[in-house]
Amino acid sequence: MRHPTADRANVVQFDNVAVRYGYGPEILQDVSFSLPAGSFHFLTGSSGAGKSSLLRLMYLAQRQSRGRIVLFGRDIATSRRYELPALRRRVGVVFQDFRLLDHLSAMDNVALPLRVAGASENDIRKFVPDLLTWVGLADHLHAKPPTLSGGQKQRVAIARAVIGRPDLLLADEPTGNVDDHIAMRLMYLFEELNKLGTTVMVATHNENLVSRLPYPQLHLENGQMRRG
Ligand SMILES: Nc1ncnc2c1ncn2[C@@H]1O[C@H](COP(=O)(O)OP(=O)(O)OP(=O)(O)O)[C@@H](O)[C@H]1O
Repeated sequence: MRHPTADRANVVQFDNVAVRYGYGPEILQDVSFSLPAGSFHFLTGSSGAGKSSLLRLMYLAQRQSRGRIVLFGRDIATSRRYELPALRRRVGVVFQDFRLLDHLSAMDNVALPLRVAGASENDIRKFVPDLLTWVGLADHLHAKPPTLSGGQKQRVAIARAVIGRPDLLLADEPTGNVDDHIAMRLMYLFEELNKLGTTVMVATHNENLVSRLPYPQLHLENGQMRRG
């Protein structure tokens, strides 16, 4: 899934980006930052500061109201509509509300990105159980999401986001439902992925994580971004 342009320059670039919902006020204003290829950043800010909105811009679920967003070297606003799904497939997302498919087992949820990418069933049987075991779900491979706890669902969601080794991983409060020990283990997974070249951004309120790991912080406050 690795793409040559992901190894160069910035994977994400925002120039004076603003977001508003409907006719409401701008909840993000003049946000400018870049994520160099292979970087790891935390995104912090109080509840309602706009972290999820910023991530949504990056996985193309939300349009900016002004400013320029360049993703994998492509200006989103001037890209053709048919070009966007290919960009989106290069982004792994851990959603705050998980968004698992309830009728599929943990295994099949995690296998989804591999199936979409055309992986063989052999590879799926080889890699998916290993990853689910690594995140502590060896006993729940065949469980469906409604039978899992919040923390277990979160780990399935994380496994699904990382299994295809995306060029960019965006995680929205990925440790909100697990204890500190599991949180550090999940962060280790993100670090391993980052070492393989994935650019990572983790939005979190967890100050313990932010202070224990040596990554720069982008902080949202009053609709503006500053470096921590
Ligand atoms: N779909 C929407 N329609 C209208 N307003 C929205 C919508 N989504 C978010 N907002 C508003 O935008 C602001 C930022 O919300 P957002 O979810 O991005 O913040 P956040 O920093 O991720 O918060 P949290 O940490 O609580 O998840 C909030 O004031 C929120 O009410």
